[in-house]
Amino acid sequence: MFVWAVARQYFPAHLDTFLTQYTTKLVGLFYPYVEITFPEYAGDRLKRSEAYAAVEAYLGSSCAERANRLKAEADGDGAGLVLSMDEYEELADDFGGATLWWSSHKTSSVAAFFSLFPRPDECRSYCLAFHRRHRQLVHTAYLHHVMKEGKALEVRRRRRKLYTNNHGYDRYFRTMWSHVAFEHPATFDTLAMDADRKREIMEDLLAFSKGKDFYAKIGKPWKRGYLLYGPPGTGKSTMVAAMANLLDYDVYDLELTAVRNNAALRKLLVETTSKSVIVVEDIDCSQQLSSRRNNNRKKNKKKKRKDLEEEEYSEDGEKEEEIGSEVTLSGFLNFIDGLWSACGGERIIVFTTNHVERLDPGLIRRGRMDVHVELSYCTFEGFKVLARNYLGVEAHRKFARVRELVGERAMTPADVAECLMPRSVGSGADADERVVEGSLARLIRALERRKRNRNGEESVGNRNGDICEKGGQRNEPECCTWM
Ligand SMILES: Nc1ncnc2c1ncn2[C@@H]1O[C@H](COP(=O)(O)OP(=O)(O)OP(=O)(O)O)[C@@H](O)[C@H]1O
Ligand SMILES: [Mg+2]
Repeated sequence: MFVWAVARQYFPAHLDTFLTQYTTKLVGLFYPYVEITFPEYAGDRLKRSEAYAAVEAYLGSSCAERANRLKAEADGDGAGLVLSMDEYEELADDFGGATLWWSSHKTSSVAAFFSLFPRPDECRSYCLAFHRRHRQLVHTAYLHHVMKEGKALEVRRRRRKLYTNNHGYDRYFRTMWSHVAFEHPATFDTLAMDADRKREIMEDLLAFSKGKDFYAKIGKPWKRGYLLYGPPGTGKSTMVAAMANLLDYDVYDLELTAVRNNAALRKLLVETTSKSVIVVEDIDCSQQLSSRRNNNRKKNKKKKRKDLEEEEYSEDGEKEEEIGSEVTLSGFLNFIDGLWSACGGERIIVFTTNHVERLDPGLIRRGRMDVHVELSYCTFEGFKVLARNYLGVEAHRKFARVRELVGERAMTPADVAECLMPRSVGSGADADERVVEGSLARLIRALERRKRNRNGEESVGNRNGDICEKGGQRNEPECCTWM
């Protein structure tokens, strides 16, 4: 096969086509079997084929007892293993009185052998072979059965993931996202914020997730933008996790500064799966960096183009990192709501920022960022949520004093939460009461101290409930804990 593949390269194109056509016809006369191939990356190769994934899941379920060589992976909750067919393995399946044969294959691009920078360009596929007389059965029933069963298995085994984009550039169009299991425990229940606003956001998210037909009817891609803004420690990242947990979505944490250019950004977008939250944290910082780099680029445009050509084949991302991001604002706007943004559907795009005023108005206009959510300093209502989470109390005689102080002092939920964190683990009702008393007293002390230190600077509570001023005059620095 290899010799044939190499020899074919030296045939003129029209001769190669001619030979292939007639060989296929000749084989067809004597070979009564039909073959259907399911490549992992079909067509444009930008995105993993859904049909391939469904076949993989389907065969995985039936190969455990029959195949000799299997691959194993941890399953959805990590408690068990998922088996799938190993490469070059074969399996027979019976359906409606017919026997059908599946085989798995892996091919390497011939071009890669002759590259100055050889890299394996592997392409996996499954092949289904069956007798001609079963053609009708396969087309009308079997393929539908495989897709349905396979997709159902995929959903059952699904383990939510937290993705991040890699530095570097893959000229073979392989995935530029790497992932770990998404295990953030935040929910809207544990989020300290105004109850009505919280309900509104939850309703909006749930309506979005059920809105496929509605979005199709109004001619809009099925996606929704959220802008979360507010000072550090007010729960923006926590809310992203709560959103993903509410909707059971994956999270893509997009590091814009690691994206090489607009084309790479587009590829990243196409690689994201539906039912996902794509988040760009601290969007104001990303933009600054990209505009700074764009200015540099203008100065050194010629040199950089040469560098880019040389680095394109780099195996590790390090050199590419030096070149920096060339993502432009218009490229990024295209990412959010250009033609490409509609691929895949059912996606929430979230930007978080501490400085909403620094953002380009075009970036956050309604329609792009549909919902703007301000997360701010802790209110009494927010405090009650945190007291319930951290101390398990709904009411306490010290709450009255907290109510007096908390509204007028700018303390973030992160600071309040830090004060409420129980310092000792005891047992029995007395110990519990002591922990609650201690934590509330610490919070009250911190709030009162904040009154005396009103110089408008942001503050962080330490383990003793005291306040450390960030970047300004600090009290009792030896007891500060920065985490
Ligand atoms: N509104 C909130 N409700 C519950 N916990 C919160 C809230 N805000 C902050 N916290 C607590 O403070 C910690 C820091 O919050 P988070 O990382 O979400 O803040 P942030 O707004 O994203 O900050 P930054 O702007 O620095 O990224 C969280 O781990 C969480 O425990
Ligand atoms: Mg954050």
